[in-house]
Amino acid sequence: MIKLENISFSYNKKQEFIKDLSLEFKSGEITTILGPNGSGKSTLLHMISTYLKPKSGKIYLGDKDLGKLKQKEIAKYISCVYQENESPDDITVRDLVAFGRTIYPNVKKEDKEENEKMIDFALKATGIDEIQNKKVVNLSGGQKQRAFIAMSLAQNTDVLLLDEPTTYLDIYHQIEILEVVKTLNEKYNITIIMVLHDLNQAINYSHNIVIMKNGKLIKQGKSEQVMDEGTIKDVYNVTGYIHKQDEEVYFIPKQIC
Ligand SMILES: Nc1ncnc2c1ncn2[C@@H]1O[C@H](COP(=O)(O)OP(=O)(O)OP(=O)(O)O)[C@@H](O)[C@H]1O
Repeated sequence: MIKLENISFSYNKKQEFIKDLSLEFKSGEITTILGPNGSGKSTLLHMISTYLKPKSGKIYLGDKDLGKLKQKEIAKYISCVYQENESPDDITVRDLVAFGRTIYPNVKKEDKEENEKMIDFALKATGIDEIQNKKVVNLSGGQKQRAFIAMSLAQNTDVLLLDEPTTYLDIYHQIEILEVVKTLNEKYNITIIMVLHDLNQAINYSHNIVIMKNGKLIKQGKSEQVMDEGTIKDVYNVTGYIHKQDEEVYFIPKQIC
């Protein structure tokens, strides 16, 4: 479990953006963070990855206080795919994925074998083993996103953070990424915390949803508990209908308020 305890955070001294936020993310589940632009979704994710440090409060992974661990130690537990992913121009997919192993030893023969095994696993699990010798610059958006997820997977962490993993992708490739995410969770028991903008994809692919606005937690729970017309209107200023069919829930937007 990841637990945020009384977290406060500010980008500038004058104004506190996140105040006294407490929140839990269950292990083995997919949690999606929703909220309008600027609501603090990425900020929250960056604090969990420890890229950003809270001004006060603590973040625990199980019983470990993340604020007390070294970066190299944290990288064994939590990996992150950011919104903007950059790689050296000339690198192949396999070499990119191998970056996920830089925190592990690579001197002894057994270390090298373990590293290669994990790289093979990550390439297969994300369905890109056949393009492993291609240059990353020549990949399509969907392939590139899978390559970066594979790099995080090679890091072999229990927790994977994904910041808008479907951005810039067409609907086919969005679903393809979300199916990879689902497989990583179901087959390999990886705890996923991701940021999405599509409400229906969040409903379909998450065990839990966290809704943020203006740096505040608005709601958290299963989609059927938190995704109602009133909440969506309050948070996004959009009216619409919740449609329920055969235990499936959809939000159909109507108009802005
Ligand atoms: N590096 C920064 N310096 C100053 N302010 C920042 C910085 N990064 C983000 N902010 C501000 O903090 C607030 C929250 O930003 P954040 O990126 O966490 O929101 P978000 O919900 O992820 O937004 P989006 O959906 O647009 O990606 C915004 O007002 C943003 O302008």
